[in-house]
Parts: sequence; C-alpha cells; structure tokens
Amino acid sequence: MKGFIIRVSRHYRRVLLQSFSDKEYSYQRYLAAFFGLIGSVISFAMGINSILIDLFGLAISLFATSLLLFLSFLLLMSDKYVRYHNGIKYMALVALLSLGAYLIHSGGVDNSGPLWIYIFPSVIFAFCGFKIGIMINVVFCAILILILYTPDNYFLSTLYPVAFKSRLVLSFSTTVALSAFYEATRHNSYLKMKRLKVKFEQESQIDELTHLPNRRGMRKKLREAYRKAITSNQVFTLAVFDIDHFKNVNDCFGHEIGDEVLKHVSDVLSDGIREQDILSRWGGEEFLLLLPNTNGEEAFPLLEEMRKLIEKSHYHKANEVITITFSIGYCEMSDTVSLSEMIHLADVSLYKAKQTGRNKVLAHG
Ligand SMILES: Nc1nc2c(ncn2[C@@H]2O[C@H](COP(=O)(O)OP(=O)(O)OP(=O)(O)O)[C@@H](O)[C@H]2O)c(=O)[nH]1
Repeated sequence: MKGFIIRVSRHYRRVLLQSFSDKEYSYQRYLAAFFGLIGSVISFAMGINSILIDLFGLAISLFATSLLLFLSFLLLMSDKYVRYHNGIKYMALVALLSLGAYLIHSGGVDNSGPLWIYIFPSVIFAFCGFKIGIMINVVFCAILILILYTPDNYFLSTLYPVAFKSRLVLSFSTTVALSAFYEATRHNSYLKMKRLKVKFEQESQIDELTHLPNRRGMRKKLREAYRKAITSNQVFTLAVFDIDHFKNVNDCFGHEIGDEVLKHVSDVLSDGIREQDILSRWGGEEFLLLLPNTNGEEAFPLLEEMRKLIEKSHYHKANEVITITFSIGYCEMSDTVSLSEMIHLADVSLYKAKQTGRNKVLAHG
C-alpha cells in the first residue's frame, strides 16, 4: 500500500511539474493540488468535529470548503483541465479565504478560529507568486480589519477582547510581510538559477578555444538537422576535417602555437563556409562540418575549395610560417544510414584520405 501511494504521488508530481514549460507555474500547480488535498482532508475532519459539538453553521462552511478544495485537487490533477489551471487555483483560494473570513466572524470553536488564518500568507504566495500574492494578502488583511473593527461589531457574531483584535491584525500583518520577503527571495533565487542554467547550457556547448560549437553542441544541431531533413525530404552532407601531422606543429613550435594554429584554421574555415553551413570543433584537431540541403556531389567542390583555402592560408608567427593541410572525409545522408553511422562513414573516408597521402577530400563509398 505504502509503495503504491509513493508510486502514484511520484507519477502525479512528474505529470504536474511537466505540464508547463515554465517550471514556476508547474510548481504553483503542484503546490495548489497538494494543499487542495491536505486542506480538504483537514476541513472535512474539522467539519465532523463541528457536528459533534453542535456547531452546524461552522460544519457547513467546513464541508463546503472541503468539497471545493477536493474538487480543485481533482481538477488540478487532471491533464484535461491544464488550461483552466489558474481559475481552479483561485477557486481553491476563494474557498479557503471565505472559510477564514467565516472563522473570524464566528470565532469557530471557543474563539480559536482566527488561529487558522496564519496559514494563508504562505499558501497565497505559493499559489499565486509574489505580485498577485501581495495583492490578495493585502485584500485579506483589509477584510480582517473590516470584520474586526466595523462599528457595533456588525460583522462579528462573537466577542473578541480589544487587545486580541489589535494583536491579531499586527501579528497577521507581520506574517504577511515575512512571507512576502521569503517569497521574493525564493523567486529571485529561482530567476538567478534559471539564468545560470541557460548560461551554463550555452557555455557547455561551445568550445573555449575556437568559440565554435563543441561536440556536445554539435550533436544537438545534428539531431535537429537530421529531423528537419527527414520531414522536409532533403539531404545533407557531413564532412570530418582533420589537420595533417598536427603533432609536428606542437612538437616543433609548442602547444601554445598549436592552439593559435587551431584558432587560425577555425577562423579560415568559418570564413570559407556558406551561411547555412555549421562548423564545429569535433575533437582535438578535428572539425565537423554540416552542409545542410547539400548532397555529396554538391559538397565535393565546396570541400575541395576549403581544403585549398587552408593550404594557401599559411600561419605566420614572427619569422615562422606554418603551412597547414587538412584531410577530409565526407558522407551524404541516405535513408539507410543513421546519424552516428554517417559520422562513422565520414571518419572511414577521412582515414582513407590519411592512408592515401593526406591533404585530400574523399567521399564515402
Ligand atoms: N595545441 C593543441 N594540440 C592539440 C589539441 N588537441 C589535440 N592536440 C594535439 O593534436 C595532435 C594529434 O596528433 P595525432 O592524432 O597523432 O595526429 P597528427 O599528428 O595530426 O597526424 P595525422 O592525423 O595522422 O595526420 C596531438 O599532438 C595532440 O596533442 C589542442 O587543443 N591544442
């Protein structure tokens, strides 16, 4: 039984948290559903207790609130009503606040009813966020003051000591202020985390040295290109570029110059590609180029041109001139090969280009 309840609650937590792209809304929906269920059970139990002690007016308000809260819980759990999520949340809140107003008006059991209003500030902020939460809390404070201080106790069916009234208003307002501060801090931290997440995600997909997409970033772009090509019935070509004898550059000139050469070739390649092409740093001295909407036949002259471009663009440092050449293998998309197979086949062609003398462009097959 325990395992079943845990499984069901995990399932719904997942469903509720995934229902909006903005996690803040999903979080509010999740909390509202959770409070709906808990609130409904508590008010139902208190309703039964009120019947037992002959407080029928209070029992009716508690049962009505319990029913509305349970209804809001069911509606919030159902995916069918995601569109009405806000309306349902406000229905639950109105039910809860009306019960609060009734408890202040009637005093509940032995004038202890107003004690329950201390749960409202945090519930309101959790349901509605900071801005709307502040407004609703202020409105409820105003209702509290109205009920307590209208001349001749017009809205009261019980008597509270004067000191109790003022302390109730003061302590409730303090709770609202503290909850508002907490909510603002929580919301700011959430926004900061969200910004950092976007920043880290972007940074994790960019190569620090060349500022090109790295392997991780490129994989994402490749998957998108593959999906797009399939749906639009187009083909693309993938080409793997590998610098020839790059180890010699490092050995002769050092790693720092090696890094500068990598930057230099990435700049030359970036300038040489078409606007729609996507170049990435695939590994150490290896670059992967995506040529969208281009078949193998069309790709060959473009790749040849780039090979020549690099060959001619010598890298100059003081008195040193370093000539760089690339071996390039490429593969055209087809129905029978997956994305990773395409990369593998382009790699196989690159290997052949290396084996057969380097500084050349070879197609798969
Ligand atoms: N400076 C620098 N060197 C790197 C970087 N990443 C990889 N390398 C170097 O690239 C070299 C690759 O060497 P190999 O795999 O033997 O290939 P190669 O010397 O280019 O020879 P072939 O590929 O067979 O033509 C190694 O010396 C690596 O240290 C980097 O980010 N910066």
